[in-house]
Amino acid sequence: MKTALTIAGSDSGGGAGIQADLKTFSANGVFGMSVITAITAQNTVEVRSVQDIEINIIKDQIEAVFDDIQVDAVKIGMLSSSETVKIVADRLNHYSPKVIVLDPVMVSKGGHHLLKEQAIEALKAKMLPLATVITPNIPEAEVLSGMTIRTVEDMEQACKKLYELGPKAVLLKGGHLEGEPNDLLWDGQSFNWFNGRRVETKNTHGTGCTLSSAIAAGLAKGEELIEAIQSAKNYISIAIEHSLALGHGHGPTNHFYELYNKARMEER
Ligand SMILES: Nc1ncnc2c1ncn2[C@@H]1O[C@H](COP(=O)(O)OP(=O)(O)OP(=O)(O)O)[C@@H](O)[C@H]1O
Ligand SMILES: Cc1ncc(COP(=O)(O)O)c(N)n1
Repeated sequence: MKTALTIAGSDSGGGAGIQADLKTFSANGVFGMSVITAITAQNTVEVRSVQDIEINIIKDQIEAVFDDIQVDAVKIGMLSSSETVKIVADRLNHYSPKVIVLDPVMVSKGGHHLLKEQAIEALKAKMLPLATVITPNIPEAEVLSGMTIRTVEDMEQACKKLYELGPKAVLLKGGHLEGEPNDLLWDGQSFNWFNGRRVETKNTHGTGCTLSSAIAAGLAKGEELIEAIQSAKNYISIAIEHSLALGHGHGPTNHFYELYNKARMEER
Protein backbone atom coordinates (compact mmCIF):
# COMPACT_ATOMS: atom_id res chain seq x y z
CA MET A 1 0.00 0.00 0.00
CA LYS A 2 1.21 3.50 -0.81
CA THR A 3 1.72 5.93 2.05
CA ALA A 4 1.41 9.66 2.69
CA LEU A 5 2.70 11.72 5.60
CA THR A 6 1.09 14.95 6.75
CA ILE A 7 3.19 17.49 8.65
CA ALA A 8 0.60 19.92 10.03
CA GLY A 9 -1.36 21.24 12.98
CA SER A 10 -4.09 19.40 14.87
CA ASP A 11 -7.66 20.79 14.70
CA SER A 12 -9.71 19.58 17.69
CA GLY A 13 -12.89 20.26 15.71
CA GLY A 14 -11.80 17.67 13.14
CA GLY A 15 -12.49 19.78 10.03
CA ALA A 16 -9.03 20.97 9.01
CA GLY A 17 -5.36 20.21 9.68
CA ILE A 18 -4.10 16.72 10.52
CA GLN A 19 -7.65 15.40 10.96
CA ALA A 20 -8.80 16.47 7.48
CA ASP A 21 -5.56 15.20 5.97
CA LEU A 22 -5.83 11.70 7.45
CA LYS A 23 -9.50 11.39 6.45
CA THR A 24 -8.60 12.47 2.91
CA PHE A 25 -5.72 9.98 2.71
CA SER A 26 -7.99 7.11 3.78
CA ALA A 27 -10.79 8.02 1.38
CA ASN A 28 -8.22 8.21 -1.44
CA GLY A 29 -6.74 4.80 -0.68
CA VAL A 30 -3.34 5.62 0.84
CA PHE A 31 -2.03 4.84 4.33
CA GLY A 32 -1.84 8.07 6.33
CA MET A 33 0.83 9.07 8.86
CA SER A 34 1.25 12.30 10.79
CA VAL A 35 3.77 14.68 12.31
CA ILE A 36 2.02 17.22 14.54
CA THR A 37 3.59 20.69 14.54
CA ALA A 38 1.05 22.47 16.76
CA ILE A 39 -2.12 21.73 18.69
CA THR A 40 -5.00 24.12 18.09
CA ALA A 41 -8.06 24.31 20.35
CA GLN A 42 -10.47 24.93 17.51
CA ASN A 43 -14.06 24.41 16.39
CA THR A 44 -16.12 25.51 13.37
CA VAL A 45 -16.33 29.07 14.78
CA GLU A 46 -12.88 29.97 16.11
CA VAL A 47 -9.34 29.06 17.09
CA ARG A 48 -9.22 29.51 20.88
CA SER A 49 -5.56 28.76 21.54
CA VAL A 50 -2.45 27.28 19.93
CA GLN A 51 0.39 25.32 21.50
CA ASP A 52 3.44 24.86 19.28
CA ILE A 53 5.05 21.45 19.67
CA GLU A 54 8.65 21.48 20.92
CA ILE A 55 11.17 21.40 18.07
CA ASN A 56 12.85 18.18 19.28
CA ILE A 57 9.52 16.37 19.31
CA ILE A 58 8.79 17.51 15.75
CA LYS A 59 12.23 16.29 14.70
CA ASP A 60 11.71 12.95 16.49
CA GLN A 61 8.30 12.40 14.85
CA ILE A 62 9.77 12.98 11.37
CA GLU A 63 12.73 10.72 12.06
CA ALA A 64 10.59 7.97 13.64
CA VAL A 65 8.49 7.78 10.47
CA PHE A 66 11.24 8.08 7.85
CA ASP A 67 13.70 5.75 9.65
CA ASP A 68 11.16 2.94 9.55
CA ILE A 69 8.52 3.39 6.85
CA GLN A 70 8.60 4.15 3.12
CA VAL A 71 7.01 7.61 2.59
CA ASP A 72 5.54 7.97 -0.92
CA ALA A 73 4.38 11.57 -0.48
CA VAL A 74 4.55 14.34 2.10
CA LYS A 75 1.88 17.00 2.57
CA ILE A 76 2.75 20.09 4.61
CA GLY A 77 0.17 22.34 6.26
CA MET A 78 0.39 24.61 9.34
CA LEU A 79 4.01 25.22 10.37
CA SER A 80 3.34 28.01 12.91
CA SER A 81 6.86 29.30 13.65
CA SER A 82 10.17 29.90 11.87
CA GLU A 83 11.85 27.33 14.15
CA THR A 84 9.34 24.72 12.97
CA VAL A 85 9.81 25.73 9.32
CA LYS A 86 13.58 25.33 9.73
CA ILE A 87 13.55 21.90 11.39
CA VAL A 88 11.01 20.51 8.90
CA ALA A 89 13.05 21.85 5.97
CA ASP A 90 16.25 20.46 7.46
CA ARG A 91 14.81 16.96 7.92
CA LEU A 92 13.14 16.93 4.49
CA ASN A 93 16.47 17.93 2.94
CA HIS A 94 18.01 14.99 4.76
CA TYR A 95 15.41 12.37 3.75
CA SER A 96 14.54 13.94 0.35
CA PRO A 97 11.09 12.36 -0.22
CA LYS A 98 10.04 12.17 -3.89
CA VAL A 99 6.89 14.24 -3.44
CA ILE A 100 6.24 17.30 -1.24
CA VAL A 101 2.87 19.08 -1.51
CA LEU A 102 3.12 22.37 0.39
CA ASP A 103 -0.07 24.15 1.45
CA PRO A 104 1.30 27.45 2.81
CA VAL A 105 -1.32 27.80 5.56
CA MET A 106 -1.32 31.31 7.05
CA VAL A 107 -4.72 32.36 8.44
CA SER A 108 -7.76 30.28 9.50
CA LYS A 109 -11.26 30.87 8.05
CA GLY A 110 -12.08 32.68 11.31
CA GLY A 111 -9.09 35.04 10.91
CA HIS A 112 -6.63 33.48 13.39
CA HIS A 113 -2.94 33.60 12.36
CA LEU A 114 -1.61 30.05 12.03
CA LEU A 115 1.82 31.14 10.76
CA LYS A 116 3.66 33.83 12.69
CA GLU A 117 4.62 36.93 10.71
CA GLN A 118 8.31 36.27 11.45
CA ALA A 119 8.06 32.81 9.83
CA ILE A 120 7.03 34.01 6.36
CA GLU A 121 10.60 34.67 5.19
CA ALA A 122 11.77 31.24 6.41
CA LEU A 123 8.83 29.61 4.61
CA LYS A 124 9.79 31.38 1.38
CA ALA A 125 13.52 30.72 1.63
CA LYS A 126 13.58 27.19 3.07
CA MET A 127 10.31 25.42 2.25
CA LEU A 128 9.16 26.67 -1.13
CA PRO A 129 12.27 25.42 -2.98
CA LEU A 130 11.66 21.87 -1.67
CA ALA A 131 8.09 21.60 -2.95
CA THR A 132 6.85 19.49 -5.86
CA VAL A 133 3.83 21.78 -5.89
CA ILE A 134 2.60 24.61 -3.64
CA THR A 135 -1.14 25.27 -3.23
CA PRO A 136 -1.66 28.86 -1.99
CA ASN A 137 -5.09 30.46 -1.85
CA ILE A 138 -5.39 34.04 -3.13
CA PRO A 139 -4.50 35.86 0.16
CA GLU A 140 -1.51 33.54 0.74
CA ALA A 141 -0.29 34.07 -2.84
CA GLU A 142 -0.60 37.84 -2.33
CA VAL A 143 1.63 37.68 0.77
CA LEU A 144 4.19 35.40 -0.88
CA SER A 145 4.33 37.25 -4.22
CA GLY A 146 3.90 40.81 -2.87
CA MET A 147 1.24 41.61 -5.49
CA THR A 148 -2.52 42.12 -5.46
CA ILE A 149 -4.54 39.41 -7.25
CA ARG A 150 -7.93 40.35 -8.69
CA THR A 151 -8.05 39.06 -12.27
CA VAL A 152 -7.06 36.01 -14.30
CA GLU A 153 -4.05 37.97 -15.61
CA ASP A 154 -3.02 38.71 -12.00
CA MET A 155 -3.32 34.98 -11.24
CA GLU A 156 -1.00 34.14 -14.15
CA GLN A 157 1.55 36.74 -13.08
CA ALA A 158 1.45 35.63 -9.42
CA CYS A 159 1.98 31.98 -10.45
CA LYS A 160 5.11 32.98 -12.34
CA LYS A 161 6.42 35.05 -9.41
CA LEU A 162 5.85 32.20 -6.96
CA TYR A 163 7.50 29.74 -9.35
CA GLU A 164 10.63 31.93 -9.22
CA LEU A 165 10.85 31.17 -5.48
CA GLY A 166 11.76 27.57 -6.31
CA PRO A 167 8.83 25.10 -6.26
CA LYS A 168 8.51 22.75 -9.26
CA ALA A 169 4.91 23.90 -9.78
CA VAL A 170 2.36 26.37 -8.43
CA LEU A 171 -1.38 25.65 -8.07
CA LEU A 172 -3.07 28.96 -7.31
CA LYS A 173 -6.57 28.33 -5.90
CA GLY A 174 -9.25 30.69 -7.08
CA GLY A 175 -11.83 29.94 -4.38
CA HIS A 176 -11.42 33.38 -2.78
CA LEU A 177 -12.15 35.32 -6.00
CA GLU A 178 -15.68 36.10 -7.20
CA GLY A 179 -17.23 33.74 -9.72
CA GLU A 180 -16.47 30.07 -10.23
CA PRO A 181 -13.74 28.47 -8.05
CA ASN A 182 -11.19 27.83 -10.80
CA ASP A 183 -7.60 26.91 -9.89
CA LEU A 184 -4.55 27.66 -12.06
CA LEU A 185 -1.44 25.47 -12.40
CA TRP A 186 1.91 26.80 -13.68
CA ASP A 187 4.74 24.29 -14.01
CA GLY A 188 7.27 26.61 -15.62
CA GLN A 189 6.16 25.57 -19.14
CA SER A 190 2.41 25.96 -19.43
CA PHE A 191 -0.77 26.93 -17.66
CA ASN A 192 -3.54 24.45 -16.86
CA TRP A 193 -6.96 25.37 -15.47
CA PHE A 194 -8.93 23.15 -13.11
CA ASN A 195 -12.44 24.51 -13.22
CA GLY A 196 -15.05 24.09 -10.51
CA ARG A 197 -18.65 25.07 -9.89
CA ARG A 198 -19.28 27.22 -6.83
CA VAL A 199 -21.37 25.57 -4.12
CA GLU A 200 -23.24 28.20 -2.09
CA THR A 201 -22.37 27.07 1.42
CA LYS A 202 -20.61 28.39 4.49
CA ASN A 203 -19.35 24.88 5.25
CA THR A 204 -15.89 25.18 3.71
CA HIS A 205 -13.69 24.61 6.76
CA GLY A 206 -10.61 22.66 5.72
CA THR A 207 -11.09 22.82 1.95
CA GLY A 208 -7.45 23.75 1.34
CA CYS A 209 -6.21 20.96 3.63
CA THR A 210 -8.45 18.48 1.84
CA LEU A 211 -7.37 19.52 -1.67
CA SER A 212 -3.63 19.41 -0.91
CA SER A 213 -3.92 16.02 0.85
CA ALA A 214 -5.88 14.57 -2.06
CA ILE A 215 -3.14 15.80 -4.44
CA ALA A 216 -0.50 14.16 -2.20
CA ALA A 217 -2.51 10.90 -2.21
CA GLY A 218 -2.69 10.89 -6.02
CA LEU A 219 1.03 11.57 -6.36
CA ALA A 220 1.78 8.84 -3.77
CA LYS A 221 -0.13 6.41 -6.00
CA GLY A 222 2.08 7.38 -8.95
CA GLU A 223 -0.28 9.70 -10.81
CA GLU A 224 1.22 12.53 -12.90
CA LEU A 225 0.77 16.01 -11.39
CA ILE A 226 -2.07 17.08 -13.72
CA GLU A 227 -3.94 13.81 -13.17
CA ALA A 228 -3.46 14.03 -9.37
CA ILE A 229 -4.75 17.62 -9.32
CA GLN A 230 -7.76 16.77 -11.50
CA SER A 231 -8.78 13.86 -9.26
CA ALA A 232 -8.19 16.02 -6.15
CA LYS A 233 -10.36 18.77 -7.66
CA ASN A 234 -13.13 16.19 -8.28
CA TYR A 235 -12.71 14.98 -4.69
CA ILE A 236 -12.90 18.47 -3.10
CA SER A 237 -15.88 19.41 -5.28
CA ILE A 238 -17.87 16.41 -4.01
CA ALA A 239 -16.59 16.98 -0.43
CA ILE A 240 -17.89 20.60 -0.54
CA GLU A 241 -21.14 19.69 -2.32
CA HIS A 242 -21.89 17.24 0.53
CA SER A 243 -20.24 19.33 3.27
CA LEU A 244 -21.60 18.93 6.78
CA ALA A 245 -23.64 21.51 8.69
CA LEU A 246 -21.88 20.64 11.97
CA GLY A 247 -21.31 23.32 14.59
CA HIS A 248 -22.31 26.99 14.45
CA GLY A 249 -19.64 28.34 12.09
CA HIS A 250 -17.94 26.96 8.98
CA GLY A 251 -18.79 23.25 8.90
CA PRO A 252 -16.35 20.66 7.51
CA THR A 253 -15.97 18.93 4.17
CA ASN A 254 -17.34 15.40 3.86
CA HIS A 255 -14.95 12.46 3.41
CA PHE A 256 -17.53 9.70 3.53
CA TYR A 257 -15.98 7.00 1.38
CA GLU A 258 -19.26 5.78 -0.14
CA LEU A 259 -19.84 9.21 -1.69
CA TYR A 260 -16.75 8.90 -3.83
CA ASN A 261 -17.40 5.32 -4.78
CA LYS A 262 -20.89 6.35 -5.93
CA ALA A 263 -19.47 9.28 -7.90
CA ARG A 264 -16.86 7.03 -9.50
CA MET A 265 -19.52 4.47 -10.44
CA GLU A 266 -21.64 7.22 -12.02
CA GLU A 267 -18.63 8.38 -14.08
CA ARG A 268 -18.45 4.94 -15.77
N1 LIG B 1 -17.76 27.34 -2.51
C1 LIG B 1 -16.98 26.52 -3.22
N2 LIG B 1 -17.52 25.64 -4.09
C2 LIG B 1 -16.77 24.81 -4.82
N3 LIG B 1 -15.40 24.76 -4.73
C3 LIG B 1 -14.80 25.61 -3.88
C4 LIG B 1 -15.54 26.53 -3.07
N4 LIG B 1 -14.66 27.24 -2.31
C5 LIG B 1 -13.43 26.78 -2.60
N5 LIG B 1 -13.49 25.80 -3.55
C6 LIG B 1 -12.38 25.04 -4.07
O1 LIG B 1 -11.84 24.32 -2.96
C7 LIG B 1 -10.42 24.24 -3.04
C8 LIG B 1 -9.80 24.94 -1.82
O2 LIG B 1 -9.81 26.32 -2.10
P1 LIG B 1 -9.78 27.52 -1.10
O3 LIG B 1 -9.43 28.69 -1.94
O4 LIG B 1 -11.06 27.53 -0.33
O5 LIG B 1 -8.59 27.10 -0.16
P2 LIG B 1 -8.19 27.62 1.22
O6 LIG B 1 -8.66 29.01 1.43
O7 LIG B 1 -6.74 27.35 1.35
O8 LIG B 1 -8.98 26.64 2.16
P3 LIG B 1 -8.92 26.53 3.76
O9 LIG B 1 -8.12 27.70 4.23
O10 LIG B 1 -10.35 26.53 4.15
O11 LIG B 1 -8.29 25.23 4.11
C9 LIG B 1 -10.07 24.90 -4.38
O12 LIG B 1 -10.02 23.90 -5.37
C10 LIG B 1 -11.21 25.86 -4.61
O13 LIG B 1 -11.35 26.19 -5.97
C1 LIG C 1 -4.66 23.13 12.20
C2 LIG C 1 -5.24 23.90 11.07
N1 LIG C 1 -4.66 23.82 9.84
C3 LIG C 1 -5.19 24.51 8.80
C4 LIG C 1 -6.31 25.31 8.94
C5 LIG C 1 -6.86 26.09 7.78
O1 LIG C 1 -8.19 25.77 7.48
P1 LIG C 1 -9.35 26.89 7.39
O2 LIG C 1 -8.82 28.01 6.55
O3 LIG C 1 -10.50 26.19 6.75
O4 LIG C 1 -9.65 27.37 8.79
C6 LIG C 1 -6.88 25.37 10.24
N2 LIG C 1 -7.95 26.11 10.49
N3 LIG C 1 -6.32 24.67 11.27
